[in-house]
Amino acid sequence: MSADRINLLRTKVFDKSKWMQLPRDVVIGHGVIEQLPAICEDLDLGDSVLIISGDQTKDVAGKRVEALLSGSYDTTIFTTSGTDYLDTIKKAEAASAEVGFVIGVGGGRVIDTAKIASYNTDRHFISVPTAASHDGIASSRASVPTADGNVSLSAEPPIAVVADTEIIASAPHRLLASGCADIMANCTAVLDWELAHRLRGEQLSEYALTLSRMTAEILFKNADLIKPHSEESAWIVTKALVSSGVAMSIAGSSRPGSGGEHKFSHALDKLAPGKGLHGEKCGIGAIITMYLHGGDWEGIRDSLRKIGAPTTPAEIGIDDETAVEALLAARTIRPERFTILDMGLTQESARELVKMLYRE
Ligand SMILES: NC(=O)C1=CN([C@@H]2O[C@H](COP(=O)(O)OP(=O)(O)OC[C@H]3O[C@@H](n4cnc5c(N)ncnc54)[C@H](OP(=O)(O)O)[C@@H]3O)[C@@H](O)[C@H]2O)C=CC1
Ligand SMILES: O=C(CO)COP(=O)(O)O
Ligand SMILES: [Zn+2]
Repeated sequence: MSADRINLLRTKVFDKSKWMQLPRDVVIGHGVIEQLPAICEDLDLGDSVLIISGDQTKDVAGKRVEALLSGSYDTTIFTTSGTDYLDTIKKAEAASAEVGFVIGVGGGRVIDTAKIASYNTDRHFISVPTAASHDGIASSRASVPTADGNVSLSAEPPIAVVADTEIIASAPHRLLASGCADIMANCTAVLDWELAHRLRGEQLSEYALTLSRMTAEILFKNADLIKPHSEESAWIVTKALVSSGVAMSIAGSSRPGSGGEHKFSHALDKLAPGKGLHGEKCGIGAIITMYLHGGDWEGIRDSLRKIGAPTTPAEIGIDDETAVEALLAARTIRPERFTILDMGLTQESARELVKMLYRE
């Protein structure tokens, strides 16, 4: 049989394809921000760079990045001030179109802004997290609130991640604890994914699912080691965040790291804007969704407590009735993403759950 004929048969039998975009360089450790010039030179991305940073993170690291690169590149700093997130993204996009590449220096919002701006202008993007507060630092997804609810968007995966544990360990501990909660919530996200697979035939990626679950398990095992302002803690959590981001990139969606607990968190973004950090809300949500899955919800609650993350809505200034409303509204956010919260929760049962599981 000719090679052409064999190839034809192969195409007929197996016509699946997948494009996974993963970071090329991941540099984590003490003082690694100083290596940015060498990393940029090695990647050869152009002569001009847009540094996207936040109001606070500009002083924490954004200006340092500019100082490190200004000798070799035309540098511009873009600050993500203001409350209109979508408008900020649009402005960042316009600035990104003027440069060779983009660096995001900050927390989750800054990194997502840089990721979206670079994706829409076809620029490479380097992720420089100043806090280990979310698992978007290495992923190819961005999570954006809109008037119709939160959306998960395809975005530019970082070509490099440069995570300086000295900077990350100096950030307020609340941010690190929130990042831990975001990862611990993977254990319920994957249960929701399996549920959707069994009930709805949703496609599973065994690799993405296993990596996501394993990352959460490692963090549960090491919860005792997570201490405020410790570089070892920053190291453990940052590696977990990268691993969780890679799981999402393998899946090509945020499914491995986002289930009902995330939909609860996104509902709270709308119902109680400005209250609590992303990961904190996901951790609180995971207590309820794990209870509904029949799993070890007390284990999640106790691990969150150990690392200093909140375990009740009250701790982030949210009253019980709003939490009940968020549990019910969760199913209206990305309704195509089936989770345990779609399995017949009522106002009465939501009230009971909130009363029973969120006791101080
Ligand atoms: N793409 C993805 O897959 C994911 C995306 N996300 C998204 O990320 C966002 C949440 O990220 P999160 O980091 O919790 O929140 P923010 O990005 O809103 O950051 C919270 C605050 O922490 C500040 N901050 C960050 N680093 C430091 C530091 N070293 N020292 C002092 N202050 C610091 C920020 O300052 P500044 O004012 O400078 O910004 C900001 O005021 C949400 O928008 C969420 O949707 C979350 C998970 C995954
Ligand atoms: O936060 C995320 C993973 O931790 C991304 O999730 P969403 O797709 O729900 O925004
Ligand atoms: Zn998350």
